[in-house]
Amino acid sequence: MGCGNSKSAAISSAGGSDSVRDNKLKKSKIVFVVGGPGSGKGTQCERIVGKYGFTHLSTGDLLRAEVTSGTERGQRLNAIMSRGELVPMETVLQMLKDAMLFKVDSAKGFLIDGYPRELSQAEAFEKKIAIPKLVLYINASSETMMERLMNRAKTSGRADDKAETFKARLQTYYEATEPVVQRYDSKGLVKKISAEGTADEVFKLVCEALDSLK
Ligand SMILES: Nc1ncnc2c1ncn2[C@H]1C[C@H](O)[C@@H](COP(=O)(O)OP(=O)(O)OP(=O)(O)O)O1
Ligand SMILES: Nc1ncnc2c1ncn2[C@H]1C[C@H](O)[C@@H](COP(=O)(O)O)O1
Ligand SMILES: [Mg+2]
Repeated sequence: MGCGNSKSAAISSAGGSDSVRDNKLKKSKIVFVVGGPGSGKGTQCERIVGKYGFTHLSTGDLLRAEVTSGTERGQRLNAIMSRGELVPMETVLQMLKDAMLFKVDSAKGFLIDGYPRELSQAEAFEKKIAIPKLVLYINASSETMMERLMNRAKTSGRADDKAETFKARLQTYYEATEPVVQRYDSKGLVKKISAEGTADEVFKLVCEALDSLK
């Protein structure tokens, strides 16, 4: 119930008690967008927002905003991300929940990009927020991901877009995140999208998957 900082005050003042807002979140349409580094999650999310009007929340973007704000916590997060490792779940889940609560009144649905990245994150999200309606699995080969990351690194300015980190990020993805896909596949929630084609080709497949969502 804490309103001890300006962010939680802003969330609470947006309407309704904490439990009412938690209930709204529970009922919202949530799509997880999962895939390896550089597979094209952000690219597809941007297009989905344009066509379907969902609210896009990227945990990587939320974390980078914290880094940019220059806090001590941001500096610690930056060091972890620059090594290609995952940041502690408690930090990322709280940031994500705050961002979802902030938008819950206006969101037609949520596209959660980059979360969950490990099984414990999936379990915690389901317990504390909601069960997702769909998991979009953006699937590209490691060669394709590497090539896209190397291209993006020329202009992105991201601290983790450097050759030394790519391998670690891919390894983290295969070890920690692929089990998440298996978990949701066994529940019939996964739509696997081949991300090898052009962004337009991939988007067509994404639309087919989203149109099946009622
Ligand atoms: N289908 C595609 N064909 C060619 N290039 C693509 C395609 N989709 C995305 N890209 C480009 C855009 C970027 O420069 C780069 C990575 O895409 P991006 O959407 O940023 O990946 P991502 O969000 O999955 O990566 P990360 O997990 O590192 O944030 O590849
Ligand atoms: N869900 C997450 N859990 C832990 N760490 C995360 C999460 N989302 C992002 N991060 C960290 C680790 C990633 O390598 C960087 C960049 O994320 P990206 O989705 O590639 O922009 O942030
Ligand atoms: Mg991204």
